[in-house]
Amino acid sequence: MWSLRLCSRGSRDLRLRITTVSHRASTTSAAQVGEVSDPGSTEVKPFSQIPGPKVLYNIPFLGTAFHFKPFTKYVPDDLLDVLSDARDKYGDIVKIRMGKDYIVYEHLRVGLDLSETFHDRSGVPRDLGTLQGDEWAALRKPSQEKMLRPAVVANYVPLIEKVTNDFVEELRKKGSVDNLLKELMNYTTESVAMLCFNRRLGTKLYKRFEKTYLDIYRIGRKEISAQRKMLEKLQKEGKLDQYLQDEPNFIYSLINDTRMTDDKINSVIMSLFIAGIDSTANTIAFVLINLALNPEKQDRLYQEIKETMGDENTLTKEHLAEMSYLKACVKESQRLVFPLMLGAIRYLEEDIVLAGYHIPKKTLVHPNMNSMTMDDRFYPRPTEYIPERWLRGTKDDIAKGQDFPFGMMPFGFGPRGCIGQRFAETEMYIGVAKVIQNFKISLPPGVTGVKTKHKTFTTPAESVFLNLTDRNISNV
Ligand code: HEM
Repeated sequence: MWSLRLCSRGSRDLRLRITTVSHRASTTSAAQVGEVSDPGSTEVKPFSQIPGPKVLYNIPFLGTAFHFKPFTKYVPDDLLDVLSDARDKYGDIVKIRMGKDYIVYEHLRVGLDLSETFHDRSGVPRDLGTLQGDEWAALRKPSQEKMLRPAVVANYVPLIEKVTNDFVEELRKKGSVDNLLKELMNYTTESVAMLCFNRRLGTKLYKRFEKTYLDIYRIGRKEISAQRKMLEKLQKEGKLDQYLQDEPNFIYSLINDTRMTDDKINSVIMSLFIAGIDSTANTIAFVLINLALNPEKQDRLYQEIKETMGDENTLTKEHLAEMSYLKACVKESQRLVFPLMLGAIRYLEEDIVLAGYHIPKKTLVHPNMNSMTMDDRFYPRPTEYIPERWLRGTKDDIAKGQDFPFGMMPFGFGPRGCIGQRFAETEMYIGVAKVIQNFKISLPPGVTGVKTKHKTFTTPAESVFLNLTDRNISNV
């Protein structure tokens, strides 16, 4: 497998040379994939020899347009199809030169450019997701020390459990849902509010981007100062250190960190809040859809839940640790419906050799995860939902993907990887487990699949109706 010696998004050079690496190149030269190259070496093929669309397609500005309507059947949202065709035509590593075409760049980084414009216009400080270099590191380090600690995330299990119980009761009242994603957005908003603000919000934040962002910014400021007061009270009473030790709490430990000002904390909190809603809601939606489409897998998961929890209704971190099929169900759904349009994407900070080709620094490299996770060389029967392929005990060919950890990176990779991964996983495990514990779920008769569309996150193309058959379990 190619190995990523790619660095964090350090530079904002707008040279739009995109190298799409669909999967491990089948023909590697003597130079190892991912090695830092010696551009003069005869073993390494030059950048110019990387296959890709030629002649007209290389004309700056205009060349990009030739990939889309009216020249092809594709619109810019179909970028993944363009990349997939390019892979079929040119192979595992494809170079698509786009010149300085900002339109296409916007489609690649919609979220980023939109929020960059927002920060420029409003003067609101940049956040974790949009900062670069030292400024990014100054925010990321203190937050990561807290957020990626298993003890901190485990501490949120009872809180997420409570949010999930309310969600399940809401579902029970309704009997079915006609817009699964909308329900899940409320659920993930409430869950992430527990992490960010230490309390439930009870509001639906479906407003326009700028208004929402500004609201969150103000909420953040207000909540942080309220939390700071709480913390000062604990400190006065001499209880703070013990409290932080017994019940590691994300927001309190940030406030307590002398490297973090209120503005910095707010900036982190906003990134988490914004990044943590759509991502998780869409991913849970597809897990539930895949389980509804595959009743025998749903039954196996239900059996695991019953065996692990017995008569208990409260889901604990100990239960979660035992539920390997649950985790396999979530992971397999992320493979089958890769959650992001693009995934980890990096500007190179130094020259490297990738799949035997020299790639100069400042090239934008995009490992095309959407294509990798559907590659039958790594995932046999790729179009089927088979959670068993991720179970440790599975020995046959179907489990081949376990040997390629870099083939499946829904949370990205390295220092710039998703800071919310542990929280998101915990939230998804609890959400899915409690829904399946309480309901047998199905799609309307005759529905054999759900079309997807790609925004920043992969999302159902239309509202999803979900039938809920109550298993009559009390959650009290
Ligand atoms: C299933 C849900 C999620 C998926 C698939 C996901 C995926 C990702 C990916 C692929 C990245 C970029 C990683 C890279 O470039 O290597 C990222 C970054 C990020 N994610 Fe997530 N994420 C999810 C949930 C969350 C949650 C729940 C939070 C917050 C609580 C969160 C906060 C962030 C932040 C702040 C960044 C930017 C980090 C930085 O630039 O330093 N994500 N996420």
